[in-house]
Amino acid sequence: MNPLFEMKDVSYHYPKTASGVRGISFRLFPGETIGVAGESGSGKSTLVKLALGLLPADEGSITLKDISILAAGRKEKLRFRRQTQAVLQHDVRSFIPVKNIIHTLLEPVHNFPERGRALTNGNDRQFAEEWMTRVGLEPDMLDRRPEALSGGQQQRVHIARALSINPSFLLLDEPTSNLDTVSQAAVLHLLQHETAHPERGVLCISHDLAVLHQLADRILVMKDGRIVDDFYKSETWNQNRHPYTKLLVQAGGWNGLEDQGKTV
Ligand SMILES: Nc1ncnc2c1ncn2[C@@H]1O[C@H](COP(=O)(O)OP(=O)(O)OP(=O)(O)O)[C@@H](O)[C@H]1O
Repeated sequence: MNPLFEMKDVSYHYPKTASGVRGISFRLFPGETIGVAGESGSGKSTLVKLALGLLPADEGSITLKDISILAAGRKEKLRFRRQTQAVLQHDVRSFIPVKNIIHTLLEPVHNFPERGRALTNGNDRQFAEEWMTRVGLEPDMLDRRPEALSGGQQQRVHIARALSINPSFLLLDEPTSNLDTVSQAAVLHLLQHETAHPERGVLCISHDLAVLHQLADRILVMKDGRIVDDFYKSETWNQNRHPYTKLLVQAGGWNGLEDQGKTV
């Protein structure tokens, strides 16, 4: 099977700093969810921005199917955007303050009208209401301005918006960071369902191992801009894990290890 998305030897340095990422390589296959863990500043968000083509890599290659993100022209970028959705951390840009929530929610289906019409069956309002309900929001919030929603409610609108267009490639950067415990459980349940799509590849960034344990098949661990560990969740836990992974696990959140009788 060909990978859906691939990064090969990718490096990026923020100008005039020693910060960034180095030597990033991994392949994401259809139906797979890769989780990226790591402490604050380890390079997780930089990796997401590179994957989206929002930062230009200094070296290496980044591909979605047959599209080279670094060499993509206008048409190829459009093809990339048609297949890709992201829920980014603190993503306030996608809300336009003077537009109601329904405008934001329906933006992807309006940006790609042919696909959008097939998904909404021409009934935009009903489609938007269904998505609000799926992410646990009241449909009448569609007629509010973004400022009339809490941070957690806005986060759920972002999630609904990203999923509504049925993307092949989904990027989630701390998707549950603004949510209280009850909402987090509900959104994780929804994401678990949505990430199980056989043709979809998902890259999910989180500092919270419990979130990754629930969503991901495979985990990459980042430290100081590099991938220092890479393992499948289903792999038997072993002592070969990188010392930093062990530290992360000891810090908590890796549900199930205890059940397996494993120690770190
Ligand atoms: N615009 C920028 N200019 C310069 N350095 C940056 C910039 N953005 C991030 N960095 C640096 O690059 C490194 C990686 O940052 P990044 O935001 O990718 O980390 P992260 O793992 O996502 O952190 P967090 O979990 O806190 O969001 C850090 O050292 C950070 O200070």
